Amino acid sequence: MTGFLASVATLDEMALARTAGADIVDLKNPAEGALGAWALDDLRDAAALWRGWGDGAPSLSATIGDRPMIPDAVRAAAEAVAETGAPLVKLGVFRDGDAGACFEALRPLSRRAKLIAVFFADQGVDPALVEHAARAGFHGAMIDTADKTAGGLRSHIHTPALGRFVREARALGLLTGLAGSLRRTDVEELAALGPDYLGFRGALCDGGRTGAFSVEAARSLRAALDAQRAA
Ligand SMILES: O=C[C@H](O)COP(=O)(O)O
Repeated sequence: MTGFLASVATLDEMALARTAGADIVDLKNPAEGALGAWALDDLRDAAALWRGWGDGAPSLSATIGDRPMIPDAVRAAAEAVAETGAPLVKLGVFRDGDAGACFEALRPLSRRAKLIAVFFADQGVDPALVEHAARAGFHGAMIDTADKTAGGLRSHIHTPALGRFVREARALGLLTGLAGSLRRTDVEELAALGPDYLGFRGALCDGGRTGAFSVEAARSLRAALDAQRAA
């Protein structure tokens, strides 16, 4: 059963995503890149709101920002986000720098926070790095796109290769996700690959990913995912 990750830019959008039935509410500032980060004070407010939702609430993830792969900087940013109370912390595996060294630097944090390595379809996904993330204690791995102007997930990686990623990451014990300018029309084929969740931002907004969150669009994606579950 494939879940629904909805990226949100404000506390109001967070509540709308919950209303629309998101399984993971993903705190992200789309105006600052693929994994643009919320300010730490705002993350604390969001984590407090989320705790108040209680049992049965969607899960909560937060991004650390688009950062070069410098181990100390990535570790410090991930620790700061984890300390705000967001249970899932997403960090990008960018092509620059040493991703493996970053994973090692994050090993201690992976014991107290659920870290998600976000690989980028338009920068290449190295299976050895997926395996390294699992060995370093990461909770999950997903594929997204870094450059939101250069095509969606499926223009960079064919469906069979996405299926291979899902199977191999799951075999390593990782939670798996797919994203990257996905639309409602992508849901059937991608959900059939069995990822734990599909992630959306642009498709949830009026006027592109930095536009206003549309609860109707989010409900429509929720319905599309539910239809897959029922099939
Ligand atoms: O984590 C998922 C992303 O926020 C997806 O954003 P996008 O649909 O605009 O590519």
